Amino acid sequence: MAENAAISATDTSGGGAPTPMMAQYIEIKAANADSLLFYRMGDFYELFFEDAAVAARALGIALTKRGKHLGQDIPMAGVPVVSADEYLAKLISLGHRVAVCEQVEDPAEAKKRGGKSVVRRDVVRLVTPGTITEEALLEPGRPNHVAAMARLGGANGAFAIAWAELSTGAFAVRSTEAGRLLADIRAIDPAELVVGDALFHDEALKPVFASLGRLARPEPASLFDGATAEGRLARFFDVATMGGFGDFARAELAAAAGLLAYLARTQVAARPPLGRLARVETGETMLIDPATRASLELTRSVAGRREGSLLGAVDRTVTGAGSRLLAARIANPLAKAAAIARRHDAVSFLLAERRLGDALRAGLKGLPDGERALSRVALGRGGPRDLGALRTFLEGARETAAVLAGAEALTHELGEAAGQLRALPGDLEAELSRTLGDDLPLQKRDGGFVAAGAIPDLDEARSLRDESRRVIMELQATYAAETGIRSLKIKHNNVLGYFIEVAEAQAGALNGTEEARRRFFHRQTMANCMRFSTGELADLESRIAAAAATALKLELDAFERLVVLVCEAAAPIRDAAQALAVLDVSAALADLASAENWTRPLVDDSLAFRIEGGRHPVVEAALKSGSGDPFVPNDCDLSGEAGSHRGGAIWLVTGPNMGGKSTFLRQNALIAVLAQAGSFVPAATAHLGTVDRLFSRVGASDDLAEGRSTFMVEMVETAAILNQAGPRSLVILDEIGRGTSTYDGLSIAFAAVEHLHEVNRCRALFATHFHEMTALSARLDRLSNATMRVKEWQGDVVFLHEVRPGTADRSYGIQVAKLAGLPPRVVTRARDVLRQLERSGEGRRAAFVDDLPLFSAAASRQEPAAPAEPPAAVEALKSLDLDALSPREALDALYRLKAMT
Ligand SMILES: Nc1ncnc2c1ncn2[C@@H]1O[C@H](COP(=O)(O)OP(=O)(O)OP(=O)(O)O)[C@@H](O)[C@H]1O
Repeated sequence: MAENAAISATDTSGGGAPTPMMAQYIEIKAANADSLLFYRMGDFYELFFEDAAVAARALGIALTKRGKHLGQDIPMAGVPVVSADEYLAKLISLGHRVAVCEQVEDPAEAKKRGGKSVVRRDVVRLVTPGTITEEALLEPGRPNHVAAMARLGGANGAFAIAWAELSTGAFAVRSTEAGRLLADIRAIDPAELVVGDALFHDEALKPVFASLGRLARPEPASLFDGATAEGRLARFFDVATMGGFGDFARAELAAAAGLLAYLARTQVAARPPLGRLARVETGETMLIDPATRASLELTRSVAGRREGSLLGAVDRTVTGAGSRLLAARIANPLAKAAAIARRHDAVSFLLAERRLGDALRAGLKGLPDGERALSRVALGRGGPRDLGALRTFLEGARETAAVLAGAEALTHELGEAAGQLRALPGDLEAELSRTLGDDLPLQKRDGGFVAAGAIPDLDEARSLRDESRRVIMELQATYAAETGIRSLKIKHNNVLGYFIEVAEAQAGALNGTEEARRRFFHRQTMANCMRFSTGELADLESRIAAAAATALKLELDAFERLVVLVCEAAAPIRDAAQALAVLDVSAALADLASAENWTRPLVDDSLAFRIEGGRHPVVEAALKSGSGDPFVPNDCDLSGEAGSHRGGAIWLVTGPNMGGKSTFLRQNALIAVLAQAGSFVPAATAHLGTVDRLFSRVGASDDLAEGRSTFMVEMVETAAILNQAGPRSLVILDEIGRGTSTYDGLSIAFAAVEHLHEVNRCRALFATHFHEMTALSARLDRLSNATMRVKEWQGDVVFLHEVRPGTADRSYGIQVAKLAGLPPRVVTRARDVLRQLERSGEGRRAAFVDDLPLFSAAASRQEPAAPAEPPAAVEALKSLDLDALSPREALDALYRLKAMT
């Protein structure tokens, strides 16, 4: 209260020095200029000046004013501490950073320094998109990564990216190159990427940072200092050298140390709880370029949601950690056959042992998020419920280990998971169970979370407190009898503590006589009642307060003891959480495979790509829940010849609009992603040689933010594919060359297919509306034509969605346009134009289009007129022999022609 007064008591006459509190605010704000400052005042976080305006706009809260600074009103907005999480979530999702500034001393301490002293405050944490840990701010099934990028050795130096998940403790690093920076960053999908400021402003990387937008932010280059990086990491992990963790490149150490320094900055006092630094080898995972990732909608639909994405269609996990692991696997499919087979083995095993899989899922369902609770506890942000969550988590882990113990011959992955579960220290679970009660408060300061019987001293303090409360109730009865006031009550509030309350009219019994006044002393007069106390009551009160303080202190001590135990067991808890996630994912994929009739793909080092009866998992699911139409399965074979180095095959797919070309193309890419992510696939059989890079160009949209038109985007993406695809790549190209004139487009498409066949030699699917291209199959021996079957029925087209060898004879674009509801006169007119085009022959098509009268002039007719005869003037002109004419005859001819028009 006194503090609020200090703000409003600012010099209101205008100008003058700020109050001590404003001076403190201004100093802290200056040190955190790029964040909104949440300045703690009592039960509120207050924002001032520009921050207040920004927050009021973003959060829809009231903008008020408080006091003056330099003669101007100080704008202010505030959020209650109890609901701060919600507001934080909103601000973070809008891209803000928030510095949380708390009171770091007791107001009583400040008072001791003198009446005008301000309570000491400090920023205790920077809340940024990548460093949130609160359950309310995180999505259970989505990893929340913070990443850092470093380059060592100047412009042509080596790049590395480190990333961590503060909420789970995952910490990893990989090397990368300028050409694949964006692909690798998108694969990690960070919520925030920090970069040394010099690198951030490097001209050559401008497109990368432009594409990342506000995801990337500069930090002082000193965070990434290569010379001290290894030492800083070793100190953090408390080891002599980082060699024991892996063979790290120098840039990798710099990126990891930079990330650590950034985390230390955002967490201020708390030590970021990170697990061992893992190194991801280039080549371990399939490289998926950013455009492909976005267009295939692997973990997010184009609209940015999980629904409609591949992940949304296949995720049957029952825990948040399982869902995050599945998301990470789909976002980063493996590229090594042996590692992929290990995942398939686990799914096969659980598919064969359905009862085991079901038991695992039943046990995992509803288990709390152990790794996220652990991280909050380790960061000093945990409450009793986090400890309770860990207790339940450890119980679940033990029971899961018991379920697995009954199984024979577990596969490699499942066996490893079982081992990690067995390695959990049993005494921690026992200690948590023994100490914690059942009904846990959110905040430790509320007390009441330690179980009765766990700590004898606590039981004693509690019974003293409870006994005293009972005595107070007895006192109330005694006083009521003594004074004859039946409505006399003993109440409690935070200002007075315990007091006796009687109606004003009856107060005479307590203050009417000298004797009464000696016993009952007056405390407060309210509108209708009076409040009194007695020596006994004050005595009891201090006993209760002392007992309550003792009880709370004992509980807080117990809390800290448990926190220490939990932190000591952080590594095995984290491993166990990963193990449960692996079990969840494997059992979920087995469940999916069985329910949807998916099959185990054979993935090896060949150049095969042979899929029989393949389906598109998202479209199939949509059909099932929508029209109920069955999905038509289709084969695809792009296999390169075994043992030859000639490369993979290309299918050129033609067919009508809406025939299912895009679906077919995408389903084959998705089958490759699923197979290499370790899942079974929606097909009757599938044999794939590992795909090391996946490229897909399907559909395009303007990238106006980067100032590129649709056609430009299409060409940039096509260029990336033709420049980068290799013999192990899988390339999906849908309607290249659509965004420009017919001949330009056709020429580009032609040349692109030739390049894929002759230079890239990759396995590829190429869908096109240019039927002229099908002739290429005669020249390119690994190119085959495929088409989508349709049936014509009473002038309409029926799509069969069946892929068969051969070429489409026409596009059926007009029939599709009719289905789409184009006005009948437009359809009729289009048919007319098409007929003329077809009649006029391929070679003259362009000229003919140019000669056509404008649509607006012709469209006024409902039915098209019959094609006109050539005008007589033209016939006459044709018959003239110009070389045989004299100038005079030429002039006459001109007059004749003029008269004919
Ligand atoms: N194999 C299939 N079985 C059943 N329905 C399918 C199949 N393939 C596609 N469809 C249905 O047809 C619709 C159109 O498919 P798709 O977008 O792949 O056609 P397209 O040939 O690429 O069309 P366009 O050339 O206009 O882009 C899909 O949304 C889906 O509902």
